[in-house]
Amino acid sequence: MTAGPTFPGVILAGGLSRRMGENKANVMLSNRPLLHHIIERLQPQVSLLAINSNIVLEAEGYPLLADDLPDRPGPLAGIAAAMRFAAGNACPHVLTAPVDCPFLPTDLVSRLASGLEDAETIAVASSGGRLHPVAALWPTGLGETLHRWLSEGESRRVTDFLAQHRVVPVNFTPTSAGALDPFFNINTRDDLAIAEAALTDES
Ligand SMILES: Nc1nc2c(ncn2[C@@H]2O[C@H](COP(=O)(O)OP(=O)(O)OP(=O)(O)O)[C@@H](O)[C@H]2O)c(=O)[nH]1
Ligand SMILES: [Mg+2]
Repeated sequence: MTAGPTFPGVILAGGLSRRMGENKANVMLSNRPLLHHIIERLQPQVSLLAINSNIVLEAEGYPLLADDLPDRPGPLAGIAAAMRFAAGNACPHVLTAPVDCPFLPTDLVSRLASGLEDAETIAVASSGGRLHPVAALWPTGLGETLHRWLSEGESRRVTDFLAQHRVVPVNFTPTSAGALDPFFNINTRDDLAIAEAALTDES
């Protein structure tokens, strides 16, 4: 018998999607909401899956986690919600990934896990020489520290929080020549058109 996935995962969909002009989770890509693409990528890789969102959305039966900090302080609020979820399920690390990355690697979690050196390490995805700080495996034990960091008004930038902790970047590159970066993310209608074209080329 092989062991199943070890880590829970939380899809970060708590932003305002201002550049898109409508909730990115619900935007249609290849005739399906973006959220479905991410669920399909992550579900086989995690032990439990939840969705961080601050508006009621069709969560496909997955637990829906709202920020417990006001004023939409950014992705760190969703990461704090993910840590709370993992703590409630007695899981020592938790994966986060953004809802707007439909081409996430199918081995995202296992490769990030190979970067964990100990219980305090944050394993963060990188590609093309860039860090993707919201695609990461986080120690659940940082939950209170992060909550305090945000409630005391420290920087909202994920990279500023990372700078305070032990971070291991895990490098991913496109799987085939000419393929989009696996962390290509959709912020605008133009990005959506690029993703649509990439899916059309694949099929
Ligand atoms: N929980 C939570 N998540 C957020 C917040 N702001 C952004 N995010 C998430 O962080 C990730 C990266 O954010 P962006 O790509 O800027 O998405 P966004 O903020 O919804 O879009 P814009 O309004 O166009 O910046 C996405 O998965 C967002 O859903 C927030 O205030 N709370
Ligand atoms: Mg934003």
